Amino acid sequence: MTGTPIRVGVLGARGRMGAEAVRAAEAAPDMAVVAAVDAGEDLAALTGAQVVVDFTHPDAVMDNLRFLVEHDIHAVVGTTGFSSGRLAQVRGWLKDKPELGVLIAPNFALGAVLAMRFAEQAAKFYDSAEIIELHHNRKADAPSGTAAHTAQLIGKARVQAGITPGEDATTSEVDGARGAVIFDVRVHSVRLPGLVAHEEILFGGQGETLTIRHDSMDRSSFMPGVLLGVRSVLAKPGLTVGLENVLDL
Ligand SMILES: NC(=O)C1=CN([C@@H]2O[C@H](COP(=O)(O)OP(=O)(O)OC[C@H]3O[C@@H](n4cnc5c(N)ncnc54)[C@H](O)[C@@H]3O)[C@@H](O)[C@H]2O)C=CC1
Ligand SMILES: O=C(O)C1=N[C@H](C(=O)O)C[C@H](O)C1
Repeated sequence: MTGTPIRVGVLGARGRMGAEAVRAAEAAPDMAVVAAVDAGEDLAALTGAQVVVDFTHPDAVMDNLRFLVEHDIHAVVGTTGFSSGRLAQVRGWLKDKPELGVLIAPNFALGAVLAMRFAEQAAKFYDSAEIIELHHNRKADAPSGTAAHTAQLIGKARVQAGITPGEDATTSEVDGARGAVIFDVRVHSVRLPGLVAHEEILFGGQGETLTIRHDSMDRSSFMPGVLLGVRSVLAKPGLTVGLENVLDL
């Protein structure tokens, strides 16, 4: 490696993803981990970092981000739970920080990002789509951030193509049986031990279906995307949502 390594901090460093991120950044020749912080520890330890990676909890991530922006530290965020209101708040914090970058990605696995892009493309050709996301049973939020983002991409693509959601004759339903509705797309969540992170996007048309499926078998699947995020956020000021915008897909 030539040049000075990127000084990286990790928030949620003792969690499943945070611990993996610490290992990945330590192994990267162009990075040095300068702080690894978990719940209850002083955020001041992060002030020596150029970029901080956050894998914490939807209830904690906004306070963390506000601290990072206030201290001019770039952020790469994998934590889920970002509503449009939360994103607007982050954009507001960044208004007076023209050189600072925040990347929020609901999924850092390359295959998951591609699956979302493919689903966005398919949405122009099918008026019926449903999502099934499957995760380990230690996950706090449902539906997954990835599924919510996928539904949004499908919903927006449909609007752009002038497509209205297809017919659904359900008139009688046990509460929840048809899933949650996000951007007019039904999203179903499965939680089971043994799973890691999986998503199926199903499209139905005349006499055919199309299924796009992605499986993360191991949390290392997210790490190339996390490292790419760390490298790119330094040169990408403002708020970027989704790794697809870094990969230029
Ligand atoms: N974007 C992506 O590719 C991925 C995102 N995730 C998301 O990342 C988040 C974390 O997931 P896991 O690592 O599985 O959870 P986890 O529960 O294993 O780890 C979270 C860690 O954050 C710590 N923490 C909580 N509040 C904190 C605070 N205020 N400051 C510092 N640390 C704090 C906890 O003590 C814990 O060690 C979730 O929102 C999950 O959905 C998970 C996998 C991939
Ligand atoms: O909690 C997880 O594990 C994951 N969370 C993210 C999400 O909610 O989409 C990304 C991935 O699915 C794993």
